[in-house]
Amino acid sequence: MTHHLPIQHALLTVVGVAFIVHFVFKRYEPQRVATHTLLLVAVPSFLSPLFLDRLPAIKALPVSVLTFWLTLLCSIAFYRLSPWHPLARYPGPLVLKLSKLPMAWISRGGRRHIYTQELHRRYGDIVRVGPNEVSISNPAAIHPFMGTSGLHKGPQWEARTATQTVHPLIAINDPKEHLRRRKPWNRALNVASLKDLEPLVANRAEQLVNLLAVSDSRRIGADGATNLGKWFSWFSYDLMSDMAFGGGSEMLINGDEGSIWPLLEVGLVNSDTFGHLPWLADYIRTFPTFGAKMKQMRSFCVQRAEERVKLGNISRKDLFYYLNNEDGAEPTPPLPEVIADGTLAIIAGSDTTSSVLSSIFYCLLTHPEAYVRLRAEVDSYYPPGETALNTKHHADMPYLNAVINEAMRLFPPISDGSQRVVPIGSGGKIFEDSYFPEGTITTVHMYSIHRDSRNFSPLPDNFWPERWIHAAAGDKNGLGMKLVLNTAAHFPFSFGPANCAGKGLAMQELRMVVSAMIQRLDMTLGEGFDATAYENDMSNYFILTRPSLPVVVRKRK
Ligand code: HEM
Repeated sequence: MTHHLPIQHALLTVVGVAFIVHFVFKRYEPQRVATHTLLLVAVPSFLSPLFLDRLPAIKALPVSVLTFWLTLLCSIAFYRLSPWHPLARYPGPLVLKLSKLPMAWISRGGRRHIYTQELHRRYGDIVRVGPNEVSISNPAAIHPFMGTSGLHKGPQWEARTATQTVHPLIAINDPKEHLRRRKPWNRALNVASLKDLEPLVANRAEQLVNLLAVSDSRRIGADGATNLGKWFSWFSYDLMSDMAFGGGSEMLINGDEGSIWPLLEVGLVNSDTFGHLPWLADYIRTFPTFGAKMKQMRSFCVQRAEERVKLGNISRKDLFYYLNNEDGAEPTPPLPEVIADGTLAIIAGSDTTSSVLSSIFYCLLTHPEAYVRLRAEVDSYYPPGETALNTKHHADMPYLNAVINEAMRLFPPISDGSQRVVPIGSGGKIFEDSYFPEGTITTVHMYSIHRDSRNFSPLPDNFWPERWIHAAAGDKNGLGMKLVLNTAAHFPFSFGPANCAGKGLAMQELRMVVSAMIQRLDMTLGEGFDATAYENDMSNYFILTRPSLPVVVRKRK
């Protein structure tokens, strides 16, 4: 008599194996395509013969695979929603506790910063925004999470940088290695080096103002307005090319002939989505069509970096001079390292600065009283005959710096902040009365903190540079209302040893361009400009994009 395995036994075996596979995923977090295929496809297929006694071969395979996957999904969902999950005590929407896919989808729409701010308003200062991830909107977390004894960089860069053989500085999560790679950046952008870089910035700023001052029919619409945002993109790209690659780009003159900005922007949308799904890294490496736009962007940047390497030691001390250790301060780094960081310079250095410049002029042009006040300050520091490109007064100009701070408070280019992770082997992280176990991904949410009335009040959502002036004067109640300005809650360049390496350069650029434009140009918004539409169109793909900013520009009389 032949023995037939009851179908219940076959089903129970498959369910049991699915539980074991869940355990393997939870414990070891396998990342390779081959391991995924083995665990998710080969294992249930291998179990399908158990059903052959009761089912035809054509049905045995789907029954085995579906039972396996359904069990696995239910087991994962049950665990993630259960009170035994280590992040169970943190509130958040159900769908985000279940999977990172919904947040990847929200990011694709470019509104993650607004969505996360709404989550904080609804759920409080600590919100669970992923199965294993929290967002924090308490500025007291900035120091312990991002400072010297803070956490390591999070996994958001895994898939984003999957096309590179070597991680760029921003993606390095081992603090020792990060420190080593950060050294040339610090040498390149310290106070003394910034002095060397000053003429490069001044030349490009001068060129920008000169070109804006002449009416160029190719770039002006029928209403006489030009898109200022585009000019800032061209300016910052040309400048970063000068800095990082010894020149080679003339967008200010030729426009974006090679459609480089659209390429960078589409690449950023994809890489922002992939940032939520680090396990996709190996898929991107394995399948050529996966992340194709990102790869196109990457190879364009790599090509630029390789061209600069071929030039060898040029006399000017640009950023590359230091990245390539041409100053001889350290051993020459391997070429892929230099290329990875040169590529980072293009994205980190150009998109961010042009985003802030657009925001500054959007704020000034929609607040004419601030524009007039800034112009008076520029004129008083730089009377006729003196160029505002000279940096000698920039750091001391209170209103100029208040305008820049305020624009970056409202529209920080990296609005969602930079992710960190509680290191494995650290025993976890305690913050106030909260505990975050090893492996918890955290983000101190910049946009929420910058617009929170507990940190900036009154009118946290309004452009009001005067708040910085009053606060600096210690004038907390003189306005007939309580003024709150928590400088520790303003961190557009992030915080700690892995903060923005280009902060000094960025501030130099912003102060120079704004002062020179205000000194030499008259600007008004194009007819029919809709400020609400402008803000609604500001999308965030890790870096805040710039909608069209039509401005009528004339040489100042
Ligand atoms: C207003 C303009 C800019 C803003 C608001 C800005 C902001 C930021 C932020 C928030 C980060 C993330 C830091 C972290 O992970 O904690 C960052 C990283 C970085 N930025 Fe900037 N950035 C600006 C301009 C620049 C410029 C001009 C450069 C020069 C090339 C630059 C180079 C870098 C580099 C190299 C990193 C990686 C730092 C590291 O991981 O150690 N940035 N930036």
